[in-house]
Amino acid sequence: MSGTWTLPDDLTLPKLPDDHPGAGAPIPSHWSKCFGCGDDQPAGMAMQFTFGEGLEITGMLDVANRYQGGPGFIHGGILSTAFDEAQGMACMVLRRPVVTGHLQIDFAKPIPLGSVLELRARIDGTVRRKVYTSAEARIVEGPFADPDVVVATSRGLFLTVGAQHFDRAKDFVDGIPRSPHGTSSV
Ligand SMILES: CCCCCCCCCC(=O)SCCNC(=O)CCNC(=O)[C@H](O)C(C)(C)COP(=O)(O)OP(=O)(O)OC[C@H]1O[C@@H](n2cnc3c(N)ncnc32)[C@H](O)[C@@H]1OP(=O)(O)O
Repeated sequence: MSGTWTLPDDLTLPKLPDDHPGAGAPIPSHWSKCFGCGDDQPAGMAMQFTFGEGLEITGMLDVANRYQGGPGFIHGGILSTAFDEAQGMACMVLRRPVVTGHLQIDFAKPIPLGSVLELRARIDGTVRRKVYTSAEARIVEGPFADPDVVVATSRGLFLTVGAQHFDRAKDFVDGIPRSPHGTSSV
């Protein structure tokens, strides 16, 4: 079953920045302590990202045993987090911080522990501060691996925000952001 998701008629596709590094280039973590992509977050998911063609990016997630929900399978919240991170990272080309406003996931197939998931995410278009994104996940290694089968899909609305969004939490930050609002690559 798929959720309802309607793209507005007045969508604009953003241009890639002139210094976009091109398909295959790694995308650095936006914040080292991020649960999704941080390289200094031992409790986190340590997702790895690369730029793809155009506005698409690819994220990889090792489905570790600690991500278990039902016996043997990934927890739905972990998969939702992976999509949130991937679709947020797809917004990196805007060179502005974004936060998730709305995310909806279609859990199409069960995903066993030990899988390697590939998530492809992209910006579908923007309207003012609203950034419409979508993504799909496939199991590319491990049990049930089949790169032709989409095991989950996601649609997400992100909003560009200013530094004041993060300033409100400056007294609670765990770690030292490399930029004032922790989005160190934007
Ligand atoms: C590039 C860096 C890479 C980053 C990767 C990070 C990945 C992880 C991302 C996250 O998980 S962020 C954490 C989860 N999200 C949050 O904590 C956000 C909490 N919510 C908020 O702070 C505010 O609700 C939000 C900033 C999202 C929106 O508040 P605003 O006051 O800025 O929005 P405003 O009310 O001015 O609405 C602007 C437009 O967005 C629309 N909008 C806002 N929230 C919406 C919503 N939830 N659903 C649908 N539409 C929404 C709103 O209708 C309006 O549309 P129009 O321009 O057409 O008038």
